Amino acid sequence: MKILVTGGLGFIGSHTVVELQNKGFEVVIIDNLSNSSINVLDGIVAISGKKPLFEKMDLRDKSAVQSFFKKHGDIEGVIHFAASKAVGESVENPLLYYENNLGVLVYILQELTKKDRARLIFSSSCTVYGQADEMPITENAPVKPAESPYGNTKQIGEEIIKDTCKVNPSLATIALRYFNPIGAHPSVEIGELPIGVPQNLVPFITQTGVGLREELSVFGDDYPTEDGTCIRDYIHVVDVAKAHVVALERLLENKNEANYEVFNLGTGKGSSVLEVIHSFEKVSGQKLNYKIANRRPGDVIQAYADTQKANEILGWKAYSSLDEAMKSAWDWEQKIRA
Ligand SMILES: NC(=O)c1ccc[n+]([C@@H]2O[C@H](COP(=O)([O-])OP(=O)(O)OC[C@H]3O[C@@H](n4cnc5c(N)ncnc54)[C@H](O)[C@@H]3O)[C@@H](O)[C@H]2O)c1
Ligand SMILES: O=c1ccn([C@@H]2O[C@H](COP(=O)(O)OP(=O)(O)O[C@H]3O[C@H](CO)[C@H](O)[C@H](O)[C@H]3O)[C@@H](O)[C@H]2O)c(=O)[nH]1
Repeated sequence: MKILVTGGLGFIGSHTVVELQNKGFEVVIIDNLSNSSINVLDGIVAISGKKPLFEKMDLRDKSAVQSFFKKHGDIEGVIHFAASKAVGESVENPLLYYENNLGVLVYILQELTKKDRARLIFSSSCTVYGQADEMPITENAPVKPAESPYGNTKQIGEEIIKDTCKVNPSLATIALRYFNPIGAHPSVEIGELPIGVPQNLVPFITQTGVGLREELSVFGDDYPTEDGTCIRDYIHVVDVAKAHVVALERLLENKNEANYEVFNLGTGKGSSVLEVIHSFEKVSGQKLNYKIANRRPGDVIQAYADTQKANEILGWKAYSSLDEAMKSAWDWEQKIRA
């Protein structure tokens, strides 16, 4: 069964391609390498022993997208990861984000709605909840006004899919709202490859640990949490990847209850920034150089998932602990800097 994975050489996409191939799916990747490297293909082959088909293409090229679907008429499902994801950059260049994250989604949906039967998994984010009023966050929590154009693209992306599904019963979709994916494949053949200075906590920690950055700034220790630092739900990327396979199988087996469904992907456990640092220190056996800095504008105090819906309906749960995820992130960082 042939599955298209857009952004399949990126962080979450590459781990998902491995899980798909392990389950016997035939994978075609589209990626323009704007935030990834062609070498990721070798990592995928090293783990799964299979080379996915790869097309280097910019999905903003509508006619290329049309030709691709014409050529690959036998695609049974699409997992759409390709997007731009830097919150700060989205504030600087909103149109890039609206074009890449929403224009492309429209092109893909236009092709999928031409088919007799089509399935789509969409990468959404817990950012849609903003600062939720209650923890843990269920899928029924209200969507809050977005803090950034990036956040907006995830909300509008969900709306575009929902509206399209209403009038296209042949289209079945699932939006997965990721909390904070971290870590790397335990084989350390693939992992996260941030370009430039990492904006996210875990790659900043591992790059500091390896000596690439001098010091981590902890953005605020005066939040109303136990140790004063923000709380997030850090989930191992392999657990996230496996959820995509399960969600896709649900659609392929027509087990979905509606043609637009939403699931949280998290562990259900919140960890503070200091807890993440301590986990790093434990698994790496070294002290991390960090200082307390000002709060970062736009940060929510806490966000962790209620995972009951994914547990019960998808029959999926996250298995890896924070320490396991941090260990894999650290192993990966050491490998790529060696
Ligand atoms: N990583 C996170 O913390 C996180 C959290 C919530 C949601 N998401 C979403 O999950 C998805 C995947 O995230 P990721 O962390 O793997 O990001 P990533 O940047 O590592 O992967 C995205 C991939 O898409 C490719 N791409 C981007 N624009 C493209 C285009 N126009 N044409 C072809 N390829 C294109 C990039 O080259 C990259 O390989 C994104 O939609 C992101 O917004 C990520
Ligand atoms: O150098 C750093 C980087 C981060 N943090 C803190 O670490 C926590 C996690 O920050 P990340 O940037 O790793 O993750 P966020 O939860 O802020 O953001 C992630 O989740 C968001 C949804 O909430 C969006 O989806 C976004 O794209 C994605 O990166 C936050 O409290 C942040 O203030 C630091 O203290 N120092």
